[in-house]
Amino acid sequence: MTKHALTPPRLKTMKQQGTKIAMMTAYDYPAAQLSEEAGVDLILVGDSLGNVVLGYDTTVPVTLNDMIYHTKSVVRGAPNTMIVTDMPFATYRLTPQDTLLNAARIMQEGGAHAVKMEGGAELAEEVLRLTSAGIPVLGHLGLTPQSVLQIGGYKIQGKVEKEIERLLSDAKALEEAGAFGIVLELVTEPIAEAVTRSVNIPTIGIGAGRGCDGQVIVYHDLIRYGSNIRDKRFVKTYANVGDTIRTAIGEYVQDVKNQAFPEEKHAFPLDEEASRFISEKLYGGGAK
Ligand SMILES: Nc1nc(=O)c2c([nH]1)NC[C@@H]1CN(c3ccc(C(=O)N[C@@H](CCC(=O)O)C(=O)O)cc3)CN21
Ligand SMILES: CC(C)C(=O)C(=O)O
Ligand SMILES: [Mg+2]
Repeated sequence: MTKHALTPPRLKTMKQQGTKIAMMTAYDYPAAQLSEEAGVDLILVGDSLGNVVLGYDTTVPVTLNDMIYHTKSVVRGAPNTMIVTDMPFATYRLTPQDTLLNAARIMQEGGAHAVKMEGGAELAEEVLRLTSAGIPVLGHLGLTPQSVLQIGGYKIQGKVEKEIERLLSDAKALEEAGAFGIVLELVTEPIAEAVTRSVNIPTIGIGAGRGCDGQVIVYHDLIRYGSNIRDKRFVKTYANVGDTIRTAIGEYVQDVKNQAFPEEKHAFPLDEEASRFISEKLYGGGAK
């Protein structure tokens, strides 16, 4: 069995009991370690790693192999936490068989405990196929960044009647297909709350307000890790490690130039006998 206590049924209980779910993205071993130590309920190996770790403009270039590589390091860092990995662009919405094989690689090679897919009712058949094969699936509605080139920007969802009805019916379809939860991204607060009330599985919001059953946030946003982390309304910044790291590296560079580093305490001395040998051999016995 799993070493982590959190399972899809337990997440449903948390919703029923009103215990909020704290999810965090992580993309590597140290971030996973620190997240587990800090008491995160659930880790998401998000394809946002394309933006914050790999430097792409969108999540579109991220591959299945990228996701598996990062998942492996996260699993090693957080052995006692439930880990969900994003299925990246165009590795699902294929035939249900192909989707199943791709999800299986994330589980078997990567070691994830669940996968996440962006989309609603149109994914119901694939979600059903995965869940009936034992692969827990987390849904993702609202803004779906893998479709940003089609949508034309990172726009707030759930503003007009048609979108609202679609969100509610998509959430229902995902629940019926067996999804264990739904991420709601950039959805107006009242609509995210309405979706949350309309299903029995937990919703995990990002930019979806206070009414969701849990929250997820991108690691690099939370701690401002990187030099181009843009201010986003829905992000609360808890630390500024970008500034801390830049300052530290700058001081190191200056210390090397000024010969302030390394100092005697950073160097390894020789015992006296060997010192005599080397000074005679190299310096003709003159130098000490
Ligand atoms: N660093 C990072 N954080 C994220 O939350 C994130 C990623 N990358 N990459 C993948 C997706 C893309 N996401 C995004 C990207 C941009 C906005 C954005 O520009 N939001 C603005 C204005 C939105 C609007 O008014 O239409 C904001 O102020 O929140 C939001 C979500 C969320 N995900
Ligand atoms: C923003 C979250 C929900 C995500 O999909 C990601 O980090 O890739
Ligand atoms: Mg994602």
